[in-house]
Amino acid sequence: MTRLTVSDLACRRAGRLVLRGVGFSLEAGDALVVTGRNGAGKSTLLALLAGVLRPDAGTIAFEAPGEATLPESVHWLAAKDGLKAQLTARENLLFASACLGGGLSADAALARVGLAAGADLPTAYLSSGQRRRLTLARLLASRRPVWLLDEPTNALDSQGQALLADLLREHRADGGIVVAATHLPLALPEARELALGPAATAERDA
Ligand SMILES: Nc1ncnc2c1ncn2[C@@H]1O[C@H](COP(=O)(O)OP(=O)(O)OP(=O)(O)O)[C@@H](O)[C@H]1O
Repeated sequence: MTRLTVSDLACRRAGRLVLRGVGFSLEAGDALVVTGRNGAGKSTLLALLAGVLRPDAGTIAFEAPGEATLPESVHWLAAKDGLKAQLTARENLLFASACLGGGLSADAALARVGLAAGADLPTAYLSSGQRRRLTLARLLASRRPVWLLDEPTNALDSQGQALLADLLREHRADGGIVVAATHLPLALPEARELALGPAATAERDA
């Protein structure tokens, strides 16, 4: 069974308490929508789950079949998309597969997100919505059970948002977990919500 359990997490950034007392538990097929105003700590929480930041307090526990750790099991679609502008769309996916482990073939992933015709274009030539679709293709080209998504609807047209909803549904049906930070409504049926508050303000008031 895949299970992600976060307990009483706290994190300071530049000496300021950004997160405090954050906890949740997710199992295979679950989704969590993380909301909160600008600066509330949504991206910080995703970075903690991705293992690139360390919490100042609390624990992050991950259980999954096999030996993989949480950082080895996440795919983090961060605010910066990390695409290489000089590489083609296909080359970006091949690079991601090599680094993160393979899923769909690059061409199958591009076709799934409606980018087959742009496979050989340098990524610098893609529109912002096409770049976002390419990051969705990257999710498919590197099979990882925990998706950490930062504002995943950014730049997507209505068809792109429907595509995202399909991909999220399929990932969950396949036993995946989704943690998505967003300001906009997301098509994630039966998702739980974590509303992050102003921890630093609360700390000052305490
Ligand atoms: N690299 C950093 N060093 C120091 N402080 C940082 C760093 N990155 C973010 N912060 C601070 O951490 C706080 C939380 O930022 P974070 O990006 O997690 O918020 P967010 O909820 O994702 O915001 P938004 O909705 O604007 O994307 C902010 O006050 C921000 O200034």
